[in-house]
Amino acid sequence: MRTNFMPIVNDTIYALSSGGLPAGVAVIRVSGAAAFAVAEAVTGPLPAARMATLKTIRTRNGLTIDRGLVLVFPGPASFTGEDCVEIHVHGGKAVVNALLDELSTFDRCRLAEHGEFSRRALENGKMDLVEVEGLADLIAAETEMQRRLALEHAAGGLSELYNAWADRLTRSRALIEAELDFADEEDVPGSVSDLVWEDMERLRSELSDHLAGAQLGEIIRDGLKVVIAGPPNAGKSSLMNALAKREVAIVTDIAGTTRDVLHVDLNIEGYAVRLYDTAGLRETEEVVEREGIRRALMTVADADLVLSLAEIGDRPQLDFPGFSGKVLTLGTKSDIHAGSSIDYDVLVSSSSGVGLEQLHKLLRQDLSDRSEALSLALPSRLRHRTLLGESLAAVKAALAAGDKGLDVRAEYLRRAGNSLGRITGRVDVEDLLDVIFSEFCIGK
Ligand SMILES: Nc1nc2c(ncn2[C@@H]2O[C@H](COP(=O)(O)OP(=O)(O)OP(=O)(O)O)[C@@H](O)[C@H]2O)c(=O)[nH]1
Ligand SMILES: [K+]
Ligand SMILES: [Mg+2]
Repeated sequence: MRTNFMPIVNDTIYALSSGGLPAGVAVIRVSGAAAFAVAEAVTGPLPAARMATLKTIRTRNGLTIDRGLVLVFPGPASFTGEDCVEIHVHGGKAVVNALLDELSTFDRCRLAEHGEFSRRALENGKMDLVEVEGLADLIAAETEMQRRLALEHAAGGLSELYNAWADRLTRSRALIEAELDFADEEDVPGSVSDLVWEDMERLRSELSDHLAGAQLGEIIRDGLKVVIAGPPNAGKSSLMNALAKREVAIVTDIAGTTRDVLHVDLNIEGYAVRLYDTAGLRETEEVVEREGIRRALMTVADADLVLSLAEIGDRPQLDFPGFSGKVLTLGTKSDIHAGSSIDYDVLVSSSSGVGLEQLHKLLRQDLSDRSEALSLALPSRLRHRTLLGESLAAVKAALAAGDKGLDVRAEYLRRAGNSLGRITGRVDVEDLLDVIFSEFCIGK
């Protein structure tokens, strides 16, 4: 794959690929045409491929930097597809800096850019775009479900599906084109075309089922957006603090305390949940508070789930402008109120903690309702969803264009395949690469 990255692709790159320092061990990765020569200059004769070997690591002036393991991966059987070397040294800042400094003195050898190792892996055909994204997600994963989804993508589960669909589209087009070529002849079996359209009808429904999982994929990857809303002093900020188990938001008895939208990330049985606290909703002329309320309503409109709070005895708001999802009603401050005639989904007290466990259960229930038939071959990014939507639209157009001639219908199928190819990077994606790789850390 050619990209605007080509001019410097011949450089040998290096970076600290392990985490923050100090640490027990630091892994420095070197990749590129000169990787072996550079490594040999600092470690002496290189060990056999993939055999960890203890070496003294020196500057070219003969000063010892450290002793550590050296591992050699000849391309193409390496992460990047190029010759790669890993040098494992003690994870001290001065040790690592000394080695990186030494590496920087070699000709055409430089520190890697963000995600440059992965970008080379992509360019050398070691991974496709979905796998690269999966790898970025795997590194960022904080919850068990994020990890499982990312691993599915990184391991090629999703790519396999998209490639199989793209191949079906290509085969169908080939059959249609063959039929076009022989259209003048007498005995063309009309049934070939029928078979194609039957299969495309199946593909349409598979694509549409798959696309229906995109919301769940995005929820798993980005977290379920749960927004706490309600009138001033309902106890919204107190609830967020209680669920976060720390004092994130300011709590006072003054109505209108919260103005900005705040959030915390929770891990609910392996699912990421992003919980938002918002300004109390009421009519007001106060400029700052009005802005807070405007932001609160925008956040609600974008929610996956709203927790509508009201102090026990008050009616919780059930409808919010621009929001059509699920609302859970919470009666608050149960420690100072006896029962009430109003029904709430759950009664809570942020001061005593009563009801928080039940709220937890309701959130867990909501997540499992969303993930009923959970296969993790789910699209997880807006980019996937958009391109799948395009592909589906093109298949639908092909199916609906029965009166328009086979060449028009074949063209729709070509577009459908192209959209799938853009997801995996089979088809021109240069414009996407910078965005995707900027998410990576250096050394990956
Ligand atoms: N007794 C009792 N008091 C509570 C509870 N939760 C909140 N409060 C009190 O209610 C008052 C308002 O709480 P906040 O959490 O600031 O309410 P809020 O909904 O965030 O208010 P605004 O940000 O102004 O909209 C504070 O004095 C809290 O101490 C509770 O569970 N029990
Ligand atoms: K308050
Ligand atoms: Mg508040």
